[in-house]
Amino acid sequence: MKTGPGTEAKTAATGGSRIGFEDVSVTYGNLTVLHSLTLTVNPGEVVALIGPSGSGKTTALRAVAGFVRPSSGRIMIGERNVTHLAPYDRKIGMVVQNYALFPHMRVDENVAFGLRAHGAREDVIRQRVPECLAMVGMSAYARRFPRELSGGQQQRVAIARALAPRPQVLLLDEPLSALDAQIRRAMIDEIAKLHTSLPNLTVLYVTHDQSEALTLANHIGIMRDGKLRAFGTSQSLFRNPPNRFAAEFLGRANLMPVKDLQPTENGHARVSFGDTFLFARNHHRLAGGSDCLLCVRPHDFRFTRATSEPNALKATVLSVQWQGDVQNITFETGGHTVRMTTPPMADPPQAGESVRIHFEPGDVTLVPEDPAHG
Ligand SMILES: Nc1ncnc2c1ncn2[C@@H]1O[C@H](COP(=O)(O)OP(=O)(O)OP(=O)(O)O)[C@@H](O)[C@H]1O
Repeated sequence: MKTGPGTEAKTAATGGSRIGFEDVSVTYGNLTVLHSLTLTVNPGEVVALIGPSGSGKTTALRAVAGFVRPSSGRIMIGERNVTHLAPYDRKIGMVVQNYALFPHMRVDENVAFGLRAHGAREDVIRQRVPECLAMVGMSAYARRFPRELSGGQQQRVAIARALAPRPQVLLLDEPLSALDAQIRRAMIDEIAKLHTSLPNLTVLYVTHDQSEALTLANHIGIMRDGKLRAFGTSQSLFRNPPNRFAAEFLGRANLMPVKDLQPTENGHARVSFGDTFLFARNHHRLAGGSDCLLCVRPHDFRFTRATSEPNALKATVLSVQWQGDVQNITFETGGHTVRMTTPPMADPPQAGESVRIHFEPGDVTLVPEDPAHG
C-alpha cells in the first residue's frame, strides 16, 4: 500500500474519515430537494447512494464536497464539523461524470495539479504522481493529453488526480456513466481493486446503476424525492427490501399481492395468493392477518412437475425471450404477470403453454404494502 498506512490507520481509528450527514436539508428557493438526511459512512466503507433522476443523490454528495450549503443540519468528516468549511479545506477527493481533466495539461500535469494546489513540495510531487498513475494502471500514458485518451482512461486519470493528495474521503458522482457498458464493467472491477488496496479510504458513490452499487458498496442508500427511503447492507436490502420502492429499484422483483398473513415457525409466514397458500420469510415481522406483498426475485422461480409441492403456482407462459446468457420468461398466474430468469434452456416452453412454477420459502420475503413506506 502506497498511502502511508500508519497515518491512515490512526485517522481511521479516531473516526477521521467517517462521513456523517446529521439531519441535513438542502433548499433551493422554496423547494426542499434534500429532506433531513441522516446517514453515516464509516471509515473505510463504500456507501452507494442510488435513486431515480432528481432524487437528491448529487445534492447530498455536493453537500459533503462543500459546493452546496445545507439549509439545516450538519455535515461531519471524522470529528470535524465541515458544514461551513470551504471545499478546499475539507480534504476530500472528488470524481465527476464528465472527466473534468484540464485539456491543455498532460496526464502527469493533471495529477500534479491537485498536489501543487495543496502546497506539496516538488520532490513529493515527483514521487507521488507516478505512484498514483501506477495505482490506476496509467503509467504508460503520463505524457499524453486528455484528448489522446479514451473515456475510461480519462476517468482513471481523474481518479489518480483525486487520490494524489491522499484524501480521507473520496466522492464519486456517476464516475462511469459516460462510458460504454463493457468499459464500465471493467472499471467497476478496477475501482473495487483500488479500494482493496486503500482500505481506509471512505467512499461515497453516487450512481443510478444498481449493479455498480451492488458490486462496490458495503451499504446502499436508496433515495426518492429527496428522502432516504432505505438503507442497509447491499445483501440485506436485496434480500429483504423494506418497501416496494426498494424492492423494485434494487434488482428486479415480482411483487405479488398476498393476504391474511399467518406467522409460522422460524420467522416464516403463510399467506394467501388467491386460493393458494404460499410460504415465505417474514423478515419484517409483519403482523398476523395483514395483507402485504410477496417479493420473488425472477431468478428464484423454478419449473416444477410435482403437483404436491408447496409454493407451486399454475401459470401460463406469456413470452419467452432469449438474451444471450439468460432467458426471460413471463407468465400469467392468478391474474398477475410474473417474470422468471433462467440460464438459457435447450427446450424452453412456448407461449400459451400451461406450466407449474415454484420457489423456495427461504428465498423470498414479505414486504409491507404501505404507501407511507413506499
Ligand atoms: N442549483 C439548483 N437550483 C435549483 N434546483 C436544483 C439545483 N440543483 C439541483 N436542483 C434540483 O434538486 C433536485 C435534486 O437534484 P440532484 O442533482 O441532487 O438529483 P440526482 O438524484 O443526483 O439526479 P440525477 O441522477 O439526474 O443526477 C432536482 O429536482 C433538481 O432539479
